[in-house]
Parts: sequence; C-alpha cells; structure tokens
Amino acid sequence: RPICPPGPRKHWLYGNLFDMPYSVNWQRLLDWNEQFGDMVYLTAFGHSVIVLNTPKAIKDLLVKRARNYSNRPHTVMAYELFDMKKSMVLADYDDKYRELRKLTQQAFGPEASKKYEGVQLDIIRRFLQGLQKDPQGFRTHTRLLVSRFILAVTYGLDAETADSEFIAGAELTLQVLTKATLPGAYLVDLLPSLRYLPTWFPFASFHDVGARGRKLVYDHRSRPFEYVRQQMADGVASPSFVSDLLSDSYMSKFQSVDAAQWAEYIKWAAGDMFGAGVETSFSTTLIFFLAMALHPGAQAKAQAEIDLVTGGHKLVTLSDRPNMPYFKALLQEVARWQVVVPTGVFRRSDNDDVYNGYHIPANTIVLPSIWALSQSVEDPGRFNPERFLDDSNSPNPYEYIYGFGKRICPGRYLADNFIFLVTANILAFFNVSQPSGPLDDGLKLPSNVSFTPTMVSCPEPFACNIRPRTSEHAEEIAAMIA
Ligand code: HEM
Repeated sequence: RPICPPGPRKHWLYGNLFDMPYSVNWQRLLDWNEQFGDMVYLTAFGHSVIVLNTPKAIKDLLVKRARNYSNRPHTVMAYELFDMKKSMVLADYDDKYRELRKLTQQAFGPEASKKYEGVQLDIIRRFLQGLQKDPQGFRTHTRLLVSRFILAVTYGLDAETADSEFIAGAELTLQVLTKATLPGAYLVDLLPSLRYLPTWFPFASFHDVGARGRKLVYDHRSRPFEYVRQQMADGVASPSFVSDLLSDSYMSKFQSVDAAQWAEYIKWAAGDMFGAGVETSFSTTLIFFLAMALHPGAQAKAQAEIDLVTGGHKLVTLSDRPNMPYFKALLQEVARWQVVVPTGVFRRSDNDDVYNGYHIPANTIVLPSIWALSQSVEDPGRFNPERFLDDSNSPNPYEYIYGFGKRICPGRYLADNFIFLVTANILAFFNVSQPSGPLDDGLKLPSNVSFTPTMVSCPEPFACNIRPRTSEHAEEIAAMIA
C-alpha cells in the first residue's frame, strides 16, 4: 500500500495537532513548500490534512478528479449543530447542489452581473462621500460599502433598509459562523464522539453554542428572504439573486423539487452570500488602500490613465474598463501581492485515492495553497503591476484567487466588477498616501501591517491619508448625492 505524502515530523501522542494550518502561519507555509514540494501531509487524532502547493497538484486533484474532491469538511459545530449542511458553501456535492449551483452561476454570471452596475455605483457614491467627510474612518466606510453591496445584489435592499434592519444581524451571524466553520475550533470537532454526550453533561456546553448558533442562522436567513417575498408580492422588488431565482423562469428550470422546497434552497444559498462576499471584498478593498499608500508611483500612473479615459471628472464605469490596461495590471498585482483567501476554502476527499504514488486517505481535509501560487513569480514580495502588462509573463491571479473546479467562487464576476468600480473611483477622486502625523492608538503604519491568520485574511488596522485630489474633485464628490 502506498505511503502518505511527506510532512513535518509527528509527535508520538498528538501527531501534527499543533502544525495544523487552521490559522495561517506564512513562514511555516513557505518552509513546507520548500521542504516538501507539491503536497504536505499532516495528521492528528485520526484527522488528516493535505496542503497542495502547486498549480499542477491543485488542477490534477480539484479539477480533474473533481468527483472526489468537491465536498467540504463536515464540522460538527457548523455542519451539524448549526444545520449549515443546508447552505451552499458547506453542502455536499450532490444533485441538489449541482442544480442550485448551475442556476446561481446564471444569476451571477458575467452578463447578469452587469445589471447591478447602477446600484453598485449608487453605493459607491455614498462611500466616496463618507471618505470625504471622515477619511480616518475609511475602514468603517469600507465595511458599510461591502455590506450594502452584498445585501443589494442578494436581496435588492436599498442602502437605508440594509443599514437600518439587516446589516447588524448579518454581521453577528457571520462572526459566529466564522468560528464554527473552522475545523478544530471546538473540542467537539476534534473528538466528534463528544456530540453524543447528553446536554446536561459537564463539558457539553457546545450543545448550547450549537442551539444558539442554529437559531441565529435561521433568523438571519429568514428575515431578509421573507422581506423580498413580500416585496415581490407587492410588485416592488428590485432585481436580485433572490427575486431572480424565485421568478417563474428560474423556478421552471429546477427539476427535482417542488416550489416550497426550492424556496428553502434559495433562502439558504442567499444567506451564504454575506459570509462569502463581505469579508473577501472588504479585505481586497483594504489591501488596495494599503498598496496605494505604499506605492505612490503606481497610483500616479493609474490616475493618469483614468484621467485620460474619463476626462478626469466623472465616475468611472464598466464601459471605461477596456481602455485601462495599466489599471487592469495594477488590480491583478493587488490580487496577487496579498491574496485574501491564502489557504483556499477547505475541501474534503470522499474516497481513498492515490496521487503521484502517494496515498490520500478518504476524509482528508484538502487545502489548495492559493498563497503558494501567488508567490510563484519573480521577486514575489515586490509590488510590481508591470509584471502583468505582458500577459504571458506571470500566471494570471484571477485563475487562482477565486478557487478551483466545481466549487469555484460563483460571485467572482460580481466581485470583479465591484472591486474595479470601487478602486478606480477611489483613485479618480482621491489621493491615498502614508499618514503624516502621529498615529491613533491601535493603528499601524502601512509599511508595518500584518495580516490576520484567518481563512479570509485581512490587513490589521492601519492609518493612511485619504484626500480629494483637488478642490474641484472635492466639490464633485459633495455634489454626487444631494
Ligand atoms: C474578492 C472577492 C472574492 C474572493 C477572493 C472570493 C474567493 C472565493 C474562494 C477562494 C472560494 C472557494 C472556492 C473553492 O472551494 O475552490 C469562494 C467560494 C464562494 N464564494 Fe467567493 N470570493 C469573493 C467574493 C464573493 C462574492 C462577492 C460572493 C457573493 C456575492 C461570493 C460567493 C461565494 C460562494 C457562495 C462560495 C461558495 C461556493 C461553493 O461552495 O459552491 N464570493 N470564494
């Protein structure tokens, strides 16, 4: 029988428990990559994890052998106790998932995504005004921006409704879910047999956490969904993921279940979008601010290009995009320079497998190291948009930052348009630079920022100066919304 792939030395009692890459240790990932190559294998208490470090290994397993590697890990807390097996992000790769996923890809596909440009620009105008009034609060404004964006495309909520009723609840659910989906965050996930302990048993407090989490998830998936249903019944619903998928043209495409069941699937899929879309888009926008504060030369080049294309005094729109090759390269470099989902979203192998002569046991957690791919260019630490000006030079980050194969991010076209519109309009109207005065408590200099070691990795709080480019720009921003 073939042996498992190589990996760090195992302790006689707890194996690789403390090596498990559930939080991102950049240096360790780099060392493993150099030491073990394509695949790194870790094991503890009967759980195994494989980190895939090369495009070839990722493609061979996650794409070519998709049938075996398209499920997610079943954590006791999130998957079972919170009932997240109903969600799209954690659902098993079965017929129901495939059908729902196909329709989601249509609803958020390249063509369909364009219809959200108007609502995205509305939200961006408010964001630019927020930045002008309170530039130091750029992190808070960015969070509000991306939350409004996701609630607008998922449920068609306008900014006022989203702010007043739904964002706080969605944020709270996201916090609780983020912890629960991390394999091993709760003892019950390391020792799943604990879940059979009765609720009154000491150490069984995870039952309470599970029951509270389940209620929270159910509430915050139902409320915005029911709101849209009511709006549809009243004939006033804006276009959105939910109103599209509940419409007759989509309903008729879904073969295997009745209307009530279909509505339940859509409710759960819609509830996933906040968790999947907010943190990723938030982090990407912050990384953009960081890159611009640190690289004034790249910023000036991008602004010169924007001015040439738009005349310098109007909102950048998607139609401007084909004429902005430098900005395209700059966004590719932002995406590569600091990837936001460094270890991918975990997968699970269904059956035993053999790859390159190595045994991969069934139920292994599989991590495609998006970070390793981002580092496989010349001088990876250097922020250098020029590397993407000649398309053939470096692998295109959009081929890995959104994941792989059957579970590749279905929000990628929406996210891509949105990130373009947000970042191009920041530079159209503002200069971003290093802070000049003393720093507020808890803030770092852009040159000194570290990134959270979480599945979606985000820059820690940092300071930067954000000022309208000229007094004319300042007036234009102020006039964007009366
Ligand atoms: C810059 C922004 C984004 C990045 C970098 C990103 C990245 C990713 C990655 C790496 C995955 C895992 C794919 C895999 O398993 O191979 C994923 C999954 C997913 N993303 Fe995104 N994403 C972004 C924005 C969004 C947005 C805006 C939405 C929704 C509107 C979204 C919805 C989803 C969903 C639902 C999944 C789960 C798909 C499944 O399991 O079938 N993402 N994303």
